[in-house]
Amino acid sequence: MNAPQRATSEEAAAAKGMPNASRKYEPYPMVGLSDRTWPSKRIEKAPIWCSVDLRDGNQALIDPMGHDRKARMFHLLLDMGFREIEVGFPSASQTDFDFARWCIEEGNIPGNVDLQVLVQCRPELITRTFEALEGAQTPIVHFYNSTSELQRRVVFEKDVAGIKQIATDAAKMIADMAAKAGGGYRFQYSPESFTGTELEVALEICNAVAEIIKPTPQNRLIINLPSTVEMSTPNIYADRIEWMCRQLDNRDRLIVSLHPHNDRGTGIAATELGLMAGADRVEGTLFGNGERTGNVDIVTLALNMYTQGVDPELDCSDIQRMRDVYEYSNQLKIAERHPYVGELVYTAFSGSHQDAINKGMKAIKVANKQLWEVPYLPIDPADVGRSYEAIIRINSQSGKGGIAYVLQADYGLNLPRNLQIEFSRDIQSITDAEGKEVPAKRIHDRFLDVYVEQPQGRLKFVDHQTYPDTGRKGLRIVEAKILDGGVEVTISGSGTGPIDGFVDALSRHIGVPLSVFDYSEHSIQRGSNAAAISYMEVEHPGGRIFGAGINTNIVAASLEAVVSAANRILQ
Ligand SMILES: CC(=O)SCCNC(=O)CCNC(=O)[C@H](O)C(C)(C)COP(=O)(O)OP(=O)(O)OC[C@H]1O[C@@H](n2cnc3c(N)ncnc32)[C@H](O)[C@@H]1OP(=O)(O)O
Ligand SMILES: CC(C)C(=O)C(=O)O
Ligand SMILES: [Mg+2]
Repeated sequence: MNAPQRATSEEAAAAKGMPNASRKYEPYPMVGLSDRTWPSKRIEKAPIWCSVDLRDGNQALIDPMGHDRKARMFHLLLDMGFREIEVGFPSASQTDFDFARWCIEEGNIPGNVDLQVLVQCRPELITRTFEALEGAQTPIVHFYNSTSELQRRVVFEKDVAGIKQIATDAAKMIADMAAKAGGGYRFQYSPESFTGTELEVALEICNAVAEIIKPTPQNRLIINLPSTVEMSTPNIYADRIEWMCRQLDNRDRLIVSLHPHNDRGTGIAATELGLMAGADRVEGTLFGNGERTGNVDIVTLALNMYTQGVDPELDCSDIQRMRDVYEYSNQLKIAERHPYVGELVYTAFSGSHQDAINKGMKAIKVANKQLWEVPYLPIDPADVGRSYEAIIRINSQSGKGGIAYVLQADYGLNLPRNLQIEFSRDIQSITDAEGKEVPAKRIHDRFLDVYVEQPQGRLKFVDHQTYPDTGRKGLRIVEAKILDGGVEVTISGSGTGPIDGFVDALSRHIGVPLSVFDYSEHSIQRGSNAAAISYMEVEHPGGRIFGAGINTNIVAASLEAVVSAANRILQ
């Protein structure tokens, strides 16, 4: 009775988990390139950028873009400085056809911008594509067919010669149609699924296409080597690019282009290494929209270059607009942690990060140099139009430095160090109790509540006057009006100055000996209504405690600060 039951549970256990990896998947082949040069290179100039948002990005959307969404993206791409923009696949849909016509007829395309369109190596589609391009200035006809071993076998059921024939037939047709149209065309060929294609096969087909197109150094053929599906570590992609760059015929008549996707999450790395390996051009999309996990993110690539001191030749200074257009046109959301643009990427919650950022920012101000060096911030948020305001946000992971930064940056309050320590305990008890972020305004309100306004405070400063203490040389009498529980009382004391005399008067009134341990003040507003804030660290038999006062009169601000400390002692 028991045996069959045990077998069943063993089967169930065996069915759990992922299938055996080595039986299900094969490692990607290495490239025999022992003298590779790319590892010791660096990216020193921007590549030719081509945006494929309106084509590869668009073909991956739940609801492809209509005219308005395409036009808004197109204008952004022009404003950012793209010189090559793939506007669609005009033979695939009327929307794409009409959009290409609109770009040509009404798009006000600057003279240095070339439109690019994609087409499969199929005669009827090529004919339609040329119709879509009539009247365009130096458009790029981008034709492709898959050359991968797997697709040759299971999709096209053709050998290498057959697949090469698809490409060369299309190349002939395109070259003829362009010549008949009077020239002025540029050409791009993609051995689609290059990453699934044996290098020798990709090379043979690309060379055969180039032989037909007959590129010149003035009108170079773009050979686009896509990682249609990202299948390997980025170093292998780079090896393949270096291998192709070395082997392709007439390299000086070619522009070698990368078109990475991001299936393994290493599209950026693959592109960067591919550029080091000799590529001249990159196709990608803003923030990486595109098939499956997306195309490579051009904005991240550009800003990676920028933060290495290389001009990316793309204007990313208004990243919020770029984000808005991305979200409108693609109807997708940007993740909070997305490089350079995510909601949280210029934010630090943890105390030690906040402290270091705060100190880094101060050091930059003091040094008065342009060079950016702030810990934890690889880019100055202002360079992409983001503000410092969001750099530091407060939750239970934050420390005194963050709270001090927020009060300083947003409200101009420079809390002395001991007050930072004292007040951060108060805020920490709130963040711990609520388990949530505390916004800057609430921190400021809490500061005013605890130290300045003190709605529950027993005492309130009203007014004061001083006159010489005739009995004791060098001392002054201070006579002050205060409210105690709402009742006005006059208190008096004597000291070396108004603060000293007031502390004496108040000590007598509340019956607790007080003395000033430390004191600082600064102005918090400019102009005629300038106010000052005074921070008073007061010693009493139980320890030390802070008070603060804000007043247009600096002496009054200090006396208010003493009252504030006294109220906190009485509490
Ligand atoms: C990797 C990429 O991103 S490539 C770009 C892909 N883009 C898109 O798919 C979006 C736009 N495409 C479309 O709207 C359509 O697929 C079209 C208009 C191009 C073609 O539509 P259809 O003729 O209905 O074919 P379908 O979509 O089923 O595509 C498969 C056919 O194309 C053929 N094909 C696929 N790629 C190529 C190519 N590069 N060259 C020639 N033929 C090709 C296939 O062999 C298959 O042919 P079959 O029907 O004879 O078996
Ligand atoms: C059309 C080609 C270049 C493509 O989008 C890809 O291979 O990913
Ligand atoms: Mg693609």
